[in-house]
Amino acid sequence: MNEITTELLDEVIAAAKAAYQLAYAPYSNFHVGAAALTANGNIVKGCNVENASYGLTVCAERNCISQAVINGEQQFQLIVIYTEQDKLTPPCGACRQVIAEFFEQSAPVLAVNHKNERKTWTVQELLPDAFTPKDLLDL
Ligand SMILES: O=c1ccn([C@H]2C[C@H](O)[C@@H](CO)O2)c(=O)[nH]1
Ligand SMILES: [Zn+2]
Repeated sequence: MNEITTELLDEVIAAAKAAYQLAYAPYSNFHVGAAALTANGNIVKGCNVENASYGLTVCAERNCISQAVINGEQQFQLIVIYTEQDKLTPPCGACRQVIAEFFEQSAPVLAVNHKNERKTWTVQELLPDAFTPKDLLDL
């Protein structure tokens, strides 16, 4: 995998910001955008989509990953989570599990906010000893 240039990272962050604008979050009013860079170098987006039946809400990160899979992409280089909160937003537990399904343990997960503050974790840091395809398949 090639090194991710600053310019490319800025493009992924811009995509997460664009996705943020599309968030459907009338109940929490907590809007989230996500964008992932696929192994093929494409950028895919997702936003959170809430529901009147609150538990059916799907986070930006999971919608982003599903969007990639629908486009035929199942491998990723990184994912960005964008919010306009003073605190940086980490992925929830459900999203950590879904990220662990498709990303290498060393892949970066980057939180960014409107002040351009940033925090990066690896997938391994977010979900150590994850239950992943290796535990079910002959990999
Ligand atoms: O990393 C996160 C954290 C929360 N949410 C969404 C779920 C819900 O719509 C709202 C508040 O939890 O934010 C995300 O999309 N991603
Ligand atoms: Zn989540």
